[in-house]
Amino acid sequence: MKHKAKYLTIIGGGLWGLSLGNLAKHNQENTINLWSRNSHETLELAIIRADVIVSAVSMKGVRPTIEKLQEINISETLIIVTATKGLDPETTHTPSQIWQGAFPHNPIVVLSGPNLSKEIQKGLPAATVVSSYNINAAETVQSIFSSDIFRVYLNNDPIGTELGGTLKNVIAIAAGVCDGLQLGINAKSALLTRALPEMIRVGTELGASPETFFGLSGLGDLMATCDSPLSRNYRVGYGLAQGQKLDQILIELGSTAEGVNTTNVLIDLAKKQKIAVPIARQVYRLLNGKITPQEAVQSLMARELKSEFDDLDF
Ligand SMILES: NC(=O)C1=CN([C@@H]2O[C@H](COP(=O)(O)OP(=O)(O)OC[C@H]3O[C@@H](n4cnc5c(N)ncnc54)[C@H](O)[C@@H]3O)[C@@H](O)[C@H]2O)C=CC1
Ligand SMILES: O=C(CO)COP(=O)(O)O
Repeated sequence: MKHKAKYLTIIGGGLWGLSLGNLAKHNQENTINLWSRNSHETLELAIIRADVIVSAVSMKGVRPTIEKLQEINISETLIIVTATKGLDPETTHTPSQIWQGAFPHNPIVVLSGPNLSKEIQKGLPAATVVSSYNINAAETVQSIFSSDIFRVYLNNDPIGTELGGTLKNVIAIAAGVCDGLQLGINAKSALLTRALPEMIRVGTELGASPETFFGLSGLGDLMATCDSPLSRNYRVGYGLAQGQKLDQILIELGSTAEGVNTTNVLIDLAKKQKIAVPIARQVYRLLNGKITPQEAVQSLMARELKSEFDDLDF
């Protein structure tokens, strides 16, 4: 595919914003501008020449960022990429739904995949997914980020793509607990395999295609995040299993572990829409100090016996 030079503004100067900026620089025709809320430049000036903006802020930064952009008269051709993995506590909406609601005429593209930023920063090879209802916009973003170290796939299920990345953070906390308690590979395999239908149940209820969860943004990100101490969500679970307090773990992390907020929002959503989320429920009880890590394991093991594929209707 012929790449046309693009002007890109990345919003968010955290770990992921910086990594995405470096990835886009591999294609030397791109002009990259990085903006964060601490920048001296105004946001208006930072996006004045942009063809594409990438929001790489954490969930709590999504609405404030949108509000800032709404004060600016942005062009309807500006492509908005969202790279946030979270759920909105007020509405339970995904970031792309919030962006689309705020800018109904702009193309919205989700970027999500197994992309631990520390590995990306080292220049190790990785792959990701860009997903949109607007395939031209997704192709533009694909060509911006593709390089010899970053392989970018297209997809047309943005909700499924971002929910894979969002829901696996809850499971990564459980995986950290599993490893922290040294429960073994059998237990870890059982946990992750049973997590996938749980993620698919939530996803399909929210309008995602089940097959998206078997791709890079679902199963791929589940494997990366649940098996690496580089994952902050995994480290939350690991720390809890070591008897550390949640507040202390979060202070020591010093950056965002979205799974904590996502678990709370997910349980709210699951209650309202009557979706069975047994693993997320135990993570919720653990994060909220209602049970110990050992009790969470016992609760999962003591669940009613059932057929393996009872709860999947595809
Ligand atoms: N670090 C990683 O490996 C990856 C992270 N992500 C996702 O990207 C998002 C950002 O993650 P990181 O950069 O790693 O987190 P971080 O903690 O390093 O940075 C958070 C960013 O959000 C911004 N932010 C936070 N609250 C804000 C507010 N109220 N208003 C405006 N901006 C605000 C901060 O200024 C900062 O730029 C998260 O949703 C994360 O799940 C996705 C893929 C990989
Ligand atoms: O989403 C990620 C990897 O794909 C990053 O995981 P953590 O947010 O748990 O560090």
